[in-house]
Amino acid sequence: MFLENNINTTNKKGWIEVVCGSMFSGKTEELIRRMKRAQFAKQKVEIFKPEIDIRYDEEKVVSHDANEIHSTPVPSSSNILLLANNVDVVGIDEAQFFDDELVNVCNQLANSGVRVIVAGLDMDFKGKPFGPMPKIMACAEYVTKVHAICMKCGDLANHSFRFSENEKLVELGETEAYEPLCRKCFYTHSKK
Ligand SMILES: Nc1ncnc2c1ncn2[C@@H]1O[C@H](COP(=O)(O)OP(=O)(O)O)[C@@H](O)[C@H]1O
Ligand SMILES: Cc1cn([C@H]2C[C@H](O)[C@@H](COP(=O)(O)O)O2)c(=O)[nH]c1=O
Ligand SMILES: [Zn+2]
Repeated sequence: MFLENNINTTNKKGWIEVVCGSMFSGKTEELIRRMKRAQFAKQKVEIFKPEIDIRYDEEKVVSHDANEIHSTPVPSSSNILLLANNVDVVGIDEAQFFDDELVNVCNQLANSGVRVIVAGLDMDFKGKPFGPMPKIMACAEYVTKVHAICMKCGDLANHSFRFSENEKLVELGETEAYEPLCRKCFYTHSKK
């Protein structure tokens, strides 16, 4: 379990944390857990998500288990800088959907003393690095990879298998559209 650093309010020092993994691996739950602990510590928090992700709720980040926290949907990563005034902790969910500018946004926030927590898919349905995630992971102080359970064999899953043959990178969906699989099951089923 990730144990957070103390925020030193007199000598503000920021950093970047990443929570990554496949679908259903608990990224959103972990983001919500860290954000709620920061709220208990009376820190000022703001959570952002890309405007396109309105699967469960337009203004909340909601996990597959229905844990939720207030969030602000934004059209692009540059809006985060404009809206994150005077905050101690910034959370960003579904970061894979943002543009590459998100890397600069996270660095600028961290350099100005903000704790930045980024949650997102590290790989797309083809098993390729997804959007700005690899670059943010490279710049982050802390990277936590979480795992789902493989729906075929019960091992740890790191891939998100898409049922449909749609080749578009972005296709929102849940259990009707995707299942988490381990490496072996993912490549076995991808060949079929
Ligand atoms: N195959 C699976 N492996 C693990 N958790 C699963 C699986 N299928 C559904 N879940 C549920 O998904 C929850 C995680 O949801 P969430 O935090 O929204 O994941 P993520 O943001 O990584 O997609 C788990 O606590 C569990 O209840
Ligand atoms: C693999 C993959 C996923 N998506 C979509 C499907 C979901 O709407 C989100 C991921 O949500 P989660 O909180 O991580 O479960 O992303 C996509 O558009 N393209 C993909 O390749
Ligand atoms: Zn498997």
